[in-house]
Amino acid sequence: MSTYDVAVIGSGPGGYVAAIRCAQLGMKTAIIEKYSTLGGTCLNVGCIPSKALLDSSHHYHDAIKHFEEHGIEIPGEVKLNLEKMMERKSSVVSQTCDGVKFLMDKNKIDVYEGLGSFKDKTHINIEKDGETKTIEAKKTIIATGSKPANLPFIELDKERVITSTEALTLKEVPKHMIVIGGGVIGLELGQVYRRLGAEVTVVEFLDRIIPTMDSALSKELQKVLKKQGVKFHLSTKVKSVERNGDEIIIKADDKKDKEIELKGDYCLVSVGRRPYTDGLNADAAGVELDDKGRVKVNDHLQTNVDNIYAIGDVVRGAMLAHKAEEEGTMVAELIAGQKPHIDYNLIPGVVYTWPEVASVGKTEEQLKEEGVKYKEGKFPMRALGRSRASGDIDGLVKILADEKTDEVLGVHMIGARTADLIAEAVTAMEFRASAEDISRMSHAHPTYAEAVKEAALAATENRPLHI
Ligand SMILES: Cc1cc2nc3c(=O)[nH]c(=O)nc-3n(C[C@H](O)[C@H](O)[C@H](O)COP(=O)(O)OP(=O)(O)OC[C@H]3O[C@@H](n4cnc5c(N)ncnc54)[C@H](O)[C@@H]3O)c2cc1C
Ligand SMILES: NC(=O)c1ccc[n+]([C@@H]2O[C@H](COP(=O)([O-])OP(=O)(O)OC[C@H]3O[C@@H](n4cnc5c(N)ncnc54)[C@H](O)[C@@H]3O)[C@@H](O)[C@H]2O)c1
Repeated sequence: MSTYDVAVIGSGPGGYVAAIRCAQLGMKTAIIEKYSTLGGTCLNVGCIPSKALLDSSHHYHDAIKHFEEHGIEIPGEVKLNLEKMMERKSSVVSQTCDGVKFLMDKNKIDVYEGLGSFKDKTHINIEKDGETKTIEAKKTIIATGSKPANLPFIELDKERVITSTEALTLKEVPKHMIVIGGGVIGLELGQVYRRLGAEVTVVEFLDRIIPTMDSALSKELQKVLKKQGVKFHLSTKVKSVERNGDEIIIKADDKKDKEIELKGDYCLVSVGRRPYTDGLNADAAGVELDDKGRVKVNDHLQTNVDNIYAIGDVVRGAMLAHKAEEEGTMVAELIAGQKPHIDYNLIPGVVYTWPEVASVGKTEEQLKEEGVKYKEGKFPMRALGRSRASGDIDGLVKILADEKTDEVLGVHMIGARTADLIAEAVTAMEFRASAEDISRMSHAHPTYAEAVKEAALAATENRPLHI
């Protein structure tokens, strides 16, 4: 039987990064993955394929809607080849997954394909095609991720009533896609199909889309998506989803408790994800789960069993690839005797619609709830030369700073390339910058980043320059 210092169960961004860091720190490491490709949800059916489709559909949308205003004329009709778009997405996915395999080999990590389940706290069975291998591990890191959640009354037939996984491989553009859940997945994939020509209707239970982000971003994103033709039913509670042939009929109660009926040909259910521990046999190791089915961990990501840790989507906190990666690194370093730390307040959140939405730190709603006195600086993207040059005039940057000390407490932005711009805010907050610090840094002109400087000027002394 092979023996390891560390075994990692699950090869998503949490698991594979944990394995690399363990190997870098000199530990003999194994990684167990039930699928034949490495990379988990993120690389196979999450971050990477969704971004590939967002990028391709953006090009298509630009070609049919915006090329002409730039003086680019295409003789004849611009045609969509969905099959080719999907093929490109698949090849991006396989290149990225192969990259993880390369990294495992480079770091001399043993890769086991098969379902990993605890035999006891130091032994893991790996089952594939009816055969079982057992390995011994002094420490184990559970990184088994998450699966799409569903509503109890919805039957996911995975053909027309679908989750994000199927939405990434459709063979036709829906005529009318009804999206249940106005969160990240619903809006990113809703925008993909809207750009490709589908009618898209989003039904959201709460009174705003992307409800965990600052409400200024919810408002602006909804305004922009509406302009792009996406329809919204907020404060609306779905009661039933029925399929009749190729038609999907959805009944819901609107905010006045009046029943509405929506008809479409596809329904994307995007109401969150649930932790995934099926088949793990956590009981055999004595590992406890919490009331939401997540593996229970302490501040050191250690479970109630001292040699077993858990990270990523399967534990509490935001379900984000970079959060899982940070946790993977942290656990590896803890096992190696170091004292790493994660500041969860500084994990940014991004929605890759266009305009992109990005956020770090506290929202205005959170500061109000916590009774923190703050000041606010806002700057609209439309006032930037860079935005006018590219035509990306929607959006804003909003900086929230402590009323007395001027320390930046939260940065919320929507606009072109804010997914990348948010890194400046994370850096500033990591070093506990004040809004004035940001406002005194030189930002290249013309860039979208100038909106960050201007919002900081607005927060510090209410003196933005270009508005
Ligand atoms: C459509 C979509 C788009 C997304 N886009 C983004 C994005 O842009 N940015 C972002 O930060 N996040 C994004 N996410 C979320 C991101 O994918 C997850 O937060 C991330 O994958 C979590 O990583 P993880 O390592 O915890 O788990 P996962 O990536 O879910 O990996 C877990 C792995 O464990 C394997 N596994 C499970 N049980 C066992 C077992 N018993 N034995 C062996 N293997 C097992 C699974 O097969 C899987 O490969 C997206 C998610 C979706 C669905
Ligand atoms: N860009 C990214 O980082 C990215 C992209 C995709 C997914 N993800 C991650 O994947 C996870 C799952 O994404 P998601 O969009 O499914 O979840 P989400 O939590 O982002 O959004 C779910 C939405 O569904 C709504 N909802 C819940 N129950 C409902 C009901 N009965 N009727 C109508 N609406 C309902 C919620 O209010 C919420 O707005 C998220 O945690 C997210 O972090 C991240």
